[in-house]
Amino acid sequence: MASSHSVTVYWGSLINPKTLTCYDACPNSLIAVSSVGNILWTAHDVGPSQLSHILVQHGCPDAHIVRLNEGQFLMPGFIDTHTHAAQVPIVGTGYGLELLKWLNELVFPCETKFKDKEYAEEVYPLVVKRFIASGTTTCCYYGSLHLEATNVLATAAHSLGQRALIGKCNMDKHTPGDESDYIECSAAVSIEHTHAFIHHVHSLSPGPSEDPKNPLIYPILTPRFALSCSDDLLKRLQHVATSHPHLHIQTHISENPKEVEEVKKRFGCDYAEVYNKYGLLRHNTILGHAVYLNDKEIDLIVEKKAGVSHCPISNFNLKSGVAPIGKYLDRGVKVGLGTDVSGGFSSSMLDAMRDASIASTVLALQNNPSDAPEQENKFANQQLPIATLLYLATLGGAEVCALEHHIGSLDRGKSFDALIVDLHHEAVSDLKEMLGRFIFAGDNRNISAVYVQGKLVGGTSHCA
Ligand SMILES: Nc1nc2[nH]cnc2c(=O)[nH]1
Ligand SMILES: [Zn+2]
Repeated sequence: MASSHSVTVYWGSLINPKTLTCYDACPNSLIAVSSVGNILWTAHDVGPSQLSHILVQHGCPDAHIVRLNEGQFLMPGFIDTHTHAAQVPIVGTGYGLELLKWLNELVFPCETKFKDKEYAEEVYPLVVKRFIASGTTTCCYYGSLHLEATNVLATAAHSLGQRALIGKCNMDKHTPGDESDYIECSAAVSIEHTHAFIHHVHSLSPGPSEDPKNPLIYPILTPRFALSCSDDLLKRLQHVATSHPHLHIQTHISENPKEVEEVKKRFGCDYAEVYNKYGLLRHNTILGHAVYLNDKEIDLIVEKKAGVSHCPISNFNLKSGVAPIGKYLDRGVKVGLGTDVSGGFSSSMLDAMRDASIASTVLALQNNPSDAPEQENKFANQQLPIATLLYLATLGGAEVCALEHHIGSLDRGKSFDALIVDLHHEAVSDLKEMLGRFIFAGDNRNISAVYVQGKLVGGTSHCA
């Protein structure tokens, strides 16, 4: 048992996701957190008269108590399953462009600047702080193709205390229409730098958990997308993936009709099949976007237990399309949310939740009455309920990252990756209504504390 004074007990309202359709909303909960940031036990419906008895029962009468105020609640931190740290400098620009033109005209020139390590040292700590301030406790970042700069990103996330999956882009082939020199000089160098990056991440300490099995920073294999990888590179990536079964993988899939057409032209098969052929579809693969998957691809993704990162802000902004997320959920695909900066113009998962709601509403409005939901068709062409939006932003994201045993909800045995949300004077008496208010009308100012592995790393109450 942890020594009594090393335990912190949070006491107040709790929002905790359970399933795609259900979450707990408990007004008087206790969450006990160990000195290394793990949740030791929880209790619910605890009134002031019962507190000391419960603490004694759990062997920690002197625990440090953090009492939440009225208008505040605890919830798990957000898990952003897809975003680009190297594109924050152009966030909000490029309105009106579509994917391939946007990549060539804006994104590649922006990422090229990370060739300069000093530039990376200036930009990346600000990027990580920006995502932490949005309540993102775990973030899946794409860096640029540069080894040194991506090392800087990993070090920044580690020292600022954010949990992160970080990848150096693998890309040795021009995308259609691109003639810049923003590609790696060979497949061999791309892989050599990938190994060096993985080594750098493994040289960082595990962080507050002190447990190498529950580290703060994970390396993630990051073939940018099929079109920017030569066949040789894809084969070498397959070799890396096969020899490291625990290594996460992230990439883009079926985001834009022209991109899908180019993939078909080059590889002669479905997009998902390209990744499967090279051993890149598995339980710890994160597939960004997935707007245009066909039924065969959906089956393949379910079979391989890969996850989809739904990026609705970006899918609207780049006019990519509306991903049929309800249909994927009905078919058993694991789904999380991604901000996809700078395809998306916001680093806030609250915005991703709102746009996920709008995307589902668009499909619901177009719904042909003859497609009326059948019993096994719970989500397709329906507006996603609040419980589902919450799940996608937290526990669903954890499943997509294959980290659901550690994060995603505030349950015993998991890491205390949590937010204290403060609605101030806008609080209402019903906790479920408070959650709705936060999702649809809240912003960073309502995020009073951000904890990762028990450590306060951000929020309005945190002085950096
Ligand atoms: N949205 C988005 N799609 C991509 N496909 C390949 N690279 C990118 C990128 O940086 N952003
Ligand atoms: Zn992306």
